[in-house]
Amino acid sequence: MILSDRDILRRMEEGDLVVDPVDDLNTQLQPASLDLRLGEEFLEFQRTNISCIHPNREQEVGDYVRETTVPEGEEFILHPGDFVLGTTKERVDIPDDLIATVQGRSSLGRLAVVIHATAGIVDPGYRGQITLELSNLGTAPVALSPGMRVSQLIFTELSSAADRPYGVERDSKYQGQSGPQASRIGVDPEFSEGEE
Ligand SMILES: Nc1ccn([C@H]2C[C@H](O)[C@@H](COP(=O)(O)OP(=O)(O)OP(=O)(O)O)O2)c(=O)n1
Repeated sequence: MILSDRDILRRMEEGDLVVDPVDDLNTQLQPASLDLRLGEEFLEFQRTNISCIHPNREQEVGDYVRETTVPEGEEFILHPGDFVLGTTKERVDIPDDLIATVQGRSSLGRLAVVIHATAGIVDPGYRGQITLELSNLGTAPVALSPGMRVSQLIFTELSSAADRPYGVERDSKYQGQSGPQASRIGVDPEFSEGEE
């Protein structure tokens, strides 16, 4: 069942669902979701002379990105065709009996700005900021301002609490992330097996 505004608030007041900081609940809380704001850090993909990303080589993926900080009050210009990683300003702590999905806001979608290219699941047990996959599918550059509401989290109650929540007994490679985190797919067991 998807949590309503009332239930989101109740779970936050009870303290097991954490979204922090929420500076203006009246603005951020929606009928069945909570709006999240854009943080100040971005990872831009470098157009280097590396011709191809090999997901199984972790270091190589890291080599592709450059971190930029844009303080609140300034703008990050997202150019047509660009793909950058951003972060939510808020960090979340998802209890074991909830799953959250990240969605872009319709108002930004109407400007051709997509907030998550593929990944939208925030697992039960996940703690940290959320990495946003920002792209501009339109034809005009769009100015994004850190602090603006760009995405929303929808919380769904599980049929029972997860036995193995994110961060427990598994390779939870994004647990506790702060700021945008580049892909760490190279540490997946199927890639590391057989390595010297
Ligand atoms: N847009 C998103 C989506 C998810 N996450 C965080 C919360 C998730 O709990 C965690 C892992 O997400 P996925 O399970 O989609 O990613 P992977 O399967 O690649 O990672 P893992 O192997 O760690 O499960 O990353 C995030 O920061 N930004």
